[in-house]
Amino acid sequence: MDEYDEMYGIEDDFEQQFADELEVMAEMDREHPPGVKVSEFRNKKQIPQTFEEAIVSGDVPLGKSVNNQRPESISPPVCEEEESLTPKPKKRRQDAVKKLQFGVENSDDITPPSSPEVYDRPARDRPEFSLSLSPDRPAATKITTNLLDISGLAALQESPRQVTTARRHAQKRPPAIGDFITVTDSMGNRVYLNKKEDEEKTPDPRAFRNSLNGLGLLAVPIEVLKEQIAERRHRQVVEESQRLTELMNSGISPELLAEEQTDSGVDGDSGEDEGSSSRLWVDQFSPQHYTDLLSDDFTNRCLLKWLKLWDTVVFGRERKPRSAPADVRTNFTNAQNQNQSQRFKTKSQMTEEILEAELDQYKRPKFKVALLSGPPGLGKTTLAHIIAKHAGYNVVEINASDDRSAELFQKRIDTATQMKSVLGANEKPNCLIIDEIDGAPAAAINILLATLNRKDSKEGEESGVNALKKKKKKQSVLLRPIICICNDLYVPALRPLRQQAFLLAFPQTLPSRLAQRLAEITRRQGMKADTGTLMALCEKTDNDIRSCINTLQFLHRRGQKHLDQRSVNSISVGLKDQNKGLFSVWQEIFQLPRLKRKRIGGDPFGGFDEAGLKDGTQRLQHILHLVSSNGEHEKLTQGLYDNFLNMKLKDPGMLGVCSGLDWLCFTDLLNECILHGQNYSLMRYFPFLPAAFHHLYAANSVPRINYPHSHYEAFTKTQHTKNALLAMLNEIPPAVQSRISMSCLCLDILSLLLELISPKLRPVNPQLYSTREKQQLYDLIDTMINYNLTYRQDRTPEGQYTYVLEPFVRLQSYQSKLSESCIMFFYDAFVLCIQTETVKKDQEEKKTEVKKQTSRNHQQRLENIVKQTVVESRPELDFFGRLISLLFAGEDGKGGGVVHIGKAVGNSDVWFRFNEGVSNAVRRNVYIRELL
Ligand SMILES: Nc1ncnc2c1ncn2[C@@H]1O[C@H](COP(=O)(O)OP(=O)(O)OP(=O)(O)O)[C@@H](O)[C@H]1O
Repeated sequence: MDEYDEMYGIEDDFEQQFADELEVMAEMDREHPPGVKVSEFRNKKQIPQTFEEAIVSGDVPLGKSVNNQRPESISPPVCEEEESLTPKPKKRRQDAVKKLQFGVENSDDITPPSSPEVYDRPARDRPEFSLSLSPDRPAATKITTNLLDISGLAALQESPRQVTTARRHAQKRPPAIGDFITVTDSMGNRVYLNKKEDEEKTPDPRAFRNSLNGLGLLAVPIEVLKEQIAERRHRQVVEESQRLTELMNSGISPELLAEEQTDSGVDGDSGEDEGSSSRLWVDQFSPQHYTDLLSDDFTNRCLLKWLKLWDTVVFGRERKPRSAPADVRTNFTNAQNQNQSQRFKTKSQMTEEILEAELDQYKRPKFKVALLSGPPGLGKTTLAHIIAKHAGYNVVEINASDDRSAELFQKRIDTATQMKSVLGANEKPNCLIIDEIDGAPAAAINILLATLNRKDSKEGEESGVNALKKKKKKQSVLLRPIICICNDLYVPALRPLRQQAFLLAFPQTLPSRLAQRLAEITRRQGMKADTGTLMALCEKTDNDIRSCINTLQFLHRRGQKHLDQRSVNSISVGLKDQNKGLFSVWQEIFQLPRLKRKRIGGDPFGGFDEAGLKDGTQRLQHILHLVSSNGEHEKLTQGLYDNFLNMKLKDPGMLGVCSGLDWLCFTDLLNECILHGQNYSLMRYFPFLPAAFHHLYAANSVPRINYPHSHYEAFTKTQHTKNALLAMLNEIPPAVQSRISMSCLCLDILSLLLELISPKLRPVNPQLYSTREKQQLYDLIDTMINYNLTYRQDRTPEGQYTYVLEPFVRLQSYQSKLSESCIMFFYDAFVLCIQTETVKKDQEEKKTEVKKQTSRNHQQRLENIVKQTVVESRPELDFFGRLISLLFAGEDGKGGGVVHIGKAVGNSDVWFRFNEGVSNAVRRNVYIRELL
């Protein structure tokens, strides 16, 4: 039992347990008496090493490694005893010492290093570690290396003092208390090292190990950090792609887009700051909540109310029974008042009424689609998005201008209205927003209407539609709200949709609200701009939010941090979206701009003297710009032509009117020149006509503008007349036709033809005509036949029968010349002439000749007329039914000739015609004797 055991009174079987080891150690002690220093002993025992060997020795038993692995570098033994064991040459050992003395000059040794590759390595490449092989020669043996000493020997072999300390710690027996480490050297000596408890100073890294057995040196695990970075990158890419899509949708030119892309560094190289600086402010400051909206509250509320009507069918929430409005609740004293209030409803009242209406059988609102309309850039799309989100929907947006094919449109509508996202946060019912619906083709609108009017398939089953058809049409009734957005509500394709949609016209944004928002944006971006300047910007852009914000960003990027009215007035950006309708353009042409009140802090450079000139030039520029951006020159010119004479002019000399007509002629010639020569570069002069009209006719009063119809009317009339003339020309006998052309007919013949066929005939019975008159009549008939003129009996709306002259009736301008009575007289005369038997034979022959010349059609028509009008000749009977005969005195005075009345027409002085029926209008008793 040694001191240790004595001290602690511990008895153990250590002696027995480690008998072999103790025996060996005793032997060793015998060989080396205790007077020999440990260092000497070590010197003798230790085998000198080369540098490489020293490194290798960290893991492998020294003697073995040297012998087995590096035979060529074996060092000579230091003493004879060792020599027998490990035959290492002495010189080599010196070499090794030299090699280990990095940087230490040894004047004795001039042997160059055998391996320059090893020794000449730069200091930073040299390995560093501390390994004391010989305490006697620390300088020669101290090696600096980076390698970790894992054996634990280094601590023991540092210095004599350290060695002593180490020996204190290294015990030959395992310590009774505390943890220890067993170390066995190459010679088989085993020692036990006390383990010192110093966790407090250097915490055990194992304590930080995480679930993946990694060292938890980071506050946040590396996997989480990686995920965060990946997520951030993904977010950036998504944001960037959204921004680019919006840019492309808003119609920015590809060059600008490319510039933007390079600026914003889409590839992700750029930093976050750079990304945010290149981001469009319209996106950056895009409203996120209902309260951020700039549109008027009534519109916002109406859309929200309409969307809330869908709650019953979409979310299954029952609609609250609404209390009757106050005006309805109060009993009206008389029915008249009620009727009046029904008759005169404001627009907002009507809108409210629609929103109060009952739901349909599927519990959907009456109007299945809301149609938002208004000028661009007022925030319609933004409003729809925010309201839909606010009402708990997942917004699905499609652009009708992009998805123009009908099938694609159908697919998109079905996908959005019938499917539901099953992933993540979007597990909400969809609300479909169709943007730019005014750009959709009619087929797409029809598909939308068919979707709105779909009936439940169950109804089909009930009504006995066959199963095959049902399978084909497996479409269900629409159960999701659809919001459509357009700029122009009056596009023809939208007409059917307008009747089935809840219409919401988007009013202009209030300039004060917009200016307030702009002030907020400028403040946040470090720009200085007073309210007057911002109001001027709003006015310039027609309260277009997008234009205003984009203009501010444009100026900011140009380095303009302080904004004044002058710079706002001078820039020509922000006007891109201005495309006014025809009526507003006409109005601006015929109306002088209102005098603007000078704002506080307004343009100080707009001097009084300059004002008139500047105003005129500005007005001219404004009209030129307005007309150029509108582009509908033809319609615009027609409007000017139709309306300019209605303007209030102080022009007693009519000089302005003449000047205007000159301008119109000039434009007409210009147009002709462009169309004939296809010289479209001349189109640049079109806008000068409206500018000239503005200077000639603009007044302060609001003009009443009518839509121009005269051109269309004139055009259709011309077409009609041309057709009539062509028909007339084709029916004229070829002998005559060969001598007349269309222009000759129009200019020379037709204008005189009515005079020709209006001979001055007395309005008496043709029987009474003189020979000259009769001849005139026959000539008239000839002319009419040759020029294919005829009388057609027409019935007026009042039920009267009239005769119209064909084809003059179609050439309306000529028709008025003929009085109805005259026509009737001619017609009667014409018929009677054909009937009469007293017409001379030669005349009859002539007539038949002429008839032969006429076309068959015409002949047939005439024959029909004659057939209808010829009175059948019947024998005249007296009151008692006896045949009567009248004696007429002959012209020659011979008298006694008996003729039937019917045959006597034309030969007697007296004749009568019996009209059937009775009239009480004029009654007079006439005796037979008076007639005789
Ligand atoms: N209250 C607001 N504050 C800031 N920016 C807004 C606001 N409202 C709209 N904007 C921005 O104005 C831009 C135009 O809005 P939006 O696209 O909704 O207009 P729009 O009337 O639908 O135009 P268009 O008819 O051209 O589609 C958007 O980029 C939007 O971010």
